[in-house]
Formats: sequence, C-alpha cells, structure tokens
Amino acid sequence: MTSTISLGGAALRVGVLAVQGDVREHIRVIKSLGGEASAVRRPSELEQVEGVIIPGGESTTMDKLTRAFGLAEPLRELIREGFPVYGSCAGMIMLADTIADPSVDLAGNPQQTIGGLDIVVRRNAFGRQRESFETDLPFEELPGNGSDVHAVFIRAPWVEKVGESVKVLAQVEAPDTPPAEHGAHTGRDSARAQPVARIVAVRSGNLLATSFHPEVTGEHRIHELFLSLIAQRRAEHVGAL
Ligand SMILES: NC(=O)CC[C@H](N)C(=O)O
Repeated sequence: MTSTISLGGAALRVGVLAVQGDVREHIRVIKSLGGEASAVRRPSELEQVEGVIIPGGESTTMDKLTRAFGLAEPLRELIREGFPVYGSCAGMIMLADTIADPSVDLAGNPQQTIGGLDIVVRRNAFGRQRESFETDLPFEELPGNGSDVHAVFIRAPWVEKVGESVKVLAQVEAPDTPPAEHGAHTGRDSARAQPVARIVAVRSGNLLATSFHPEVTGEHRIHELFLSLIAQRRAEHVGAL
C-alpha cells in the first residue's frame, strides 16, 4: 500500500518509544503506510522525528525507564508545543494526566506519567474475567469506509473521566463493576452487573490514545489518523515559515 499521507514527497518521520514493550509492530505498520519509522531510546532521537508512538507494555516499567533514559522531560516539553503522540494501552496510561490506581514502589512512590491528556485512566480495568478480549467497535474520525475497528484488549485500561479538551472516539460495553472489585470480580458478579459504555479511545489536539492494540490485527486506520495529525502539523509549520 502506498501512502497518500506525505507532503512535498518527504515521508513523515515517526519515532516509536523503545524502552519497553511492543515496538516492532508499530514500526511495521508505519512503514506499510509509507512513513519512516525508527526506535527512540535517546533524547537526541526525538529531534529526528515529527511524532512519537508510545506502545503497549507495562506502564510501571515504561515510566521508570522513560525517566532513566532522560526521555520523560523532553517529551513533556514537546507535548506542550503540540507535538503529535499516539499512546496504545500502556502508552495511553503514559499520556494520562491522572492514573486512578497507580502502582506504588517499595519506597512508597506512585508511578508517574508523561501526561498531557486531561483524562483519568484505570489500569487493568476490565478485571480478571475479561483480562484479554477482542471485539469490533465503531471509531470516530477514522479515514476510509467507517467500518468497525477490530480491537484487541490486553489487560487494558479504560478512561474513567475526560476533560473538556478531550474528544471520545470509541467506547466498549463492559460489566458495571464497582472499583473495589476491579481485578477480583467473579462470573456471578458480572452476570448481575448491567453493562455500561467504557471509553477506550480519545483525542485531544495532537494527542491520540487507545486502550487497545490496533497494530496486532492488521488494522491500519488508527495509524493513518495519527499520520494525518503529523501531516497537518508539518503543513502548519511550513505555512508559518
Ligand atoms: N497491554 C498493555 O499495554 C497492558 C498495560 C498494563 N496493564 C499496564 O498497566 O501497564
């Protein structure tokens, strides 16, 4: 497939944060769409790219390594300037301003995030019974024919609250489990619970986040949407010169 998302012939340059997690699949999808994709492990590598993907993985580890590699502060600064970032699963947690249930290390310090997205996320929110599942979801703002997205959720977070700047792009029906029972509810509990819609994809300006993993199913439209945010930003910058 050739990309329609390039400007002046130069491919869009996307970095994938490569301190931990599911890096290779994102690089493959961006390349298949005609973009340039590279792993980002050093602050200097951030200067080579026009947008960053924060992949799925384990947000506690990712937080520690992102700070240890000196990437957290430069990323925050870029986000303040409108730099496009897409976070998937643990990446969504890293972009959230607030974690409802952060993990706490032995010294009593809660995990941190890069932030920028005015949302509250809950980690591992779907509980044991639906720890990993797949489903088809309507998803707003996608390029193409508007058909549902096949979404794979792996110990995924959901978004519990969104600020005014945040647009909800997708929701999924899940049993209405009280927070105290997260991770511990039984089949009987969920049979009693009424399903409610949980937010699983959001966008705020150039920040995009999904609870699920589109990169493992051959679904490319979410990456295309992300590339279009980068292309738009490049056009604005060129226009401003
Ligand atoms: N697939 C994922 O990225 C899982 C995220 C993980 N549960 C976390 O809290 O970091």
